[in-house]
This record gives sequence, structure tokens and C-alpha cells, in this order.
Amino acid sequence: MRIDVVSLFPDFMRQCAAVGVVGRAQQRELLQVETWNPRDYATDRHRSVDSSSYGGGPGMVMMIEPLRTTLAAMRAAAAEPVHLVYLSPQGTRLTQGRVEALARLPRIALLCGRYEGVDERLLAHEVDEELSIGDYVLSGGELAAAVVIDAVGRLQDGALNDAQSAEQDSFSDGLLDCPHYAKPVHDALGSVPEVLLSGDHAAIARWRLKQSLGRTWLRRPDLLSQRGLDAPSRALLDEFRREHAS
Ligand SMILES: CN(C)c1ccccc1CNc1ccc(C(N)=O)cn1
Repeated sequence: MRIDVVSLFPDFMRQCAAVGVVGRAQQRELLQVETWNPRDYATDRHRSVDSSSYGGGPGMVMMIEPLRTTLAAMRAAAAEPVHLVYLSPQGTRLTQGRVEALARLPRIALLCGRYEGVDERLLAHEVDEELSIGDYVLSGGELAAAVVIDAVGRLQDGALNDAQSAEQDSFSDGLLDCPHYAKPVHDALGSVPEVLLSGDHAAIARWRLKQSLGRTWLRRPDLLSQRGLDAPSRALLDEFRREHAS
């Protein structure tokens, strides 16, 4: 998969994509992240990319022209159409489901706004999808883009080794993850639950699902109601709730 990033801070974006699982995915050529800097396409003497906002008000707005030229260059370098995502507080809330859909596309581009954002005419003409990573304001779209790159990059086939992909399965079915424990078995902070030391893989899987169900019920009941439960899971959650109440 290829991800093009349009940003005034290309070095920052390249560094975000160079570490960890995503960096390794790039080394394995499972993922390719390229950056495009609108300042390189600004034509005036001052290489302006922003201008004051019509109607007044504080701050500047990113101008149409440098972005249009940048996007044209990016699209010209592509053999196929590019799905352009704009990261903004006004976007649709990003979910794991949407991440999985994006991860299946051959190519996406991420447009990072700075200042007060981008001229609405450019957005209306060029952007396919507007996404928000949460209800808070950042100084630029770059950190939101980094979140998308990581969430999508780690899902590329071969990016995660077997152990990690198991972890991903536990969340991707719409439940919160169960608790995890490493050595030592006994510590001043407490001990590891017996079942995890039993070697009984069925019992361990049952305990983990029960913990995921219980945690989701306690911390994120909204996830539970939208997911729905089959009968065995409902019984397991009831068992957790009885123990939790006592
Ligand atoms: C400068 N701002 C406020 C702005 C305004 C409009 C577009 C982009 C930006 C860049 N900032 C962002 C971007 C994304 C998110 C998010 N929640 O996904 C939060 N902030």
C-alpha cells in the first residue's frame, strides 16, 4: 500500500513512519509513505502557502493554489486514482472499522491542514473524505495523519508477526482488550491470575474473553451495545457481572 502525505512538515511525517512496526513494514516494502510539501509548489517570491481569512478573524488560511499544484503533482505520479483524506476536527470519527477499510485500498493520500485550516473551495473540489481522530483540536493535521498511517500500516499483511496479530484479533472484534501479564509471577504489586499459568488453553481463552467482555461492559458500554453479544458471550458476561457485584 502507498500513502502520500501532503504536509508543511515532511521530515516530521517521514520520522513518524520510519519507526517500529510501520518502519519495518516500509523496509519490507509492504507500505510506502511519500511526502509532498506545498511550500515546494508555492510560486510567489515569499513561497506563501497561507493568506489572511476573508471576513476577518484571527489566523491564516491555507491557500488554494499551492495545494492544487501539489495535489496535481501527486496525482500525476500515481497510476491509479488517489483517495484523498483530509484530517480535521470537522471530520467523521475514525474507527477501527474505517481503518480496516482504508488498509485494503491500494493507495490513499492524507492532507494535513495548518493555521486555521484549508480554503473550503479546495476541500470541496479535491477531498474524498474528511476524518477526525477525536473531539479535540491540534495545531496541525500531521499527528492525526500519523495515527492513520500507524493504524493502517500495521494492518498490512506481514507487518505484524504472529504473536502481535493475535493481539489485534482480540480488539478487532469490537471489544476492549483483556489484561496482560509478564514475569515475575509474584511481585509486590500482586500475582498473575492462576488460569494463565495452567497451560489449559481453552480455559485461558475463556478467561480472556470474559475479561474483555467485562472490561467493555464497565468502561465502554457503548461499544457493547453497538456490537451485540451471542448467547455464550452473554452468559460469560453475566458470570463476570455476578463476580463483579459480589
Ligand atoms: C488547526 N486546526 C484546528 C485545523 C483546522 C481544520 C483542519 C485541520 C486542522 C489541523 N488540526 C487538527 C486536525 C485534525 C484534528 C482531529 N481531531 O482529527 C484536530 N486538529
